[in-house]
Amino acid sequence: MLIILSGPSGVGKGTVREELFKDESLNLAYSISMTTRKPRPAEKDGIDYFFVEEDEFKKKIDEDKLLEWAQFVGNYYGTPKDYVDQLLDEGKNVVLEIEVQGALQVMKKCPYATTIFIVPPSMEELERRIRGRRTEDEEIVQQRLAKARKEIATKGEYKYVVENDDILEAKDKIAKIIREHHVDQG
Ligand SMILES: Nc1nc2c(ncn2[C@@H]2O[C@H](COP(=O)(O)OP(=O)(O)O)[C@@H](O)[C@H]2O)c(=O)[nH]1
Ligand SMILES: Nc1ncnc2c1ncn2[C@@H]1O[C@H](COP(=O)(O)OP(=O)(O)O)[C@@H](O)[C@H]1O
Repeated sequence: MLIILSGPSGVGKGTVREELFKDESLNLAYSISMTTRKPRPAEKDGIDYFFVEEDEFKKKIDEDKLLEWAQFVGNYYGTPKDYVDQLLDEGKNVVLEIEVQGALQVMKKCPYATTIFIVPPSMEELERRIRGRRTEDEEIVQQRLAKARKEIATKGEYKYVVENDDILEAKDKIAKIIREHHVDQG
């Protein structure tokens, strides 16, 4: 089963996901995306993302190897199709942590997907988190915050909206959604 996790940059998607993956009973697998963004200091190729150059990314688009793809603040991001299919064949609940344009593409192709949008308690808190992470320079932070406002405006497209105020509470809410839709049925 497919689970789409979206939300603005810095809202805590990665942090909440890490908590979710500690719960083995959820039977989750993470779909590793491909991106042209440069790796952050702690990120590893093949774990956080497959980091590629733009020409390689465009080749994947041409070869129809991506389930979805989008441009986000100057970089390309996409979901390799084969890997997702392999994980689904293994019976996993596959988590796509992707932005809104990509999520809309997957919703069309897979209307049964469980779609979750994570919102911050406030825009001020979102700004604190994105700055606190210290991974982007000022210009990019500004662009990501502007993007965040537009993204939050699309939250109605998702089946569930979960606020990430307390990390563990957000994790519990999402785990409950997944359990109700996937684990208990199967
Ligand atoms: N459409 C799409 N978006 C992705 C993919 N992988 C990551 N993203 C999204 O791209 C945006 C930027 O990701 P990133 O640069 O890692 O920043 P972060 O979300 O602040 O950690 C986030 O909204 C991610 O969820 C993908 O394969 N496809
Ligand atoms: N509930 C929370 N309360 C306070 N800080 C949080 C919370 N969730 C995440 N953070 C912090 O916010 C920053 C951005 O989180 P991250 O998981 O990288 O976001 P995303 O993956 O959505 O871009 C990180 O420094 C993280 O530790």
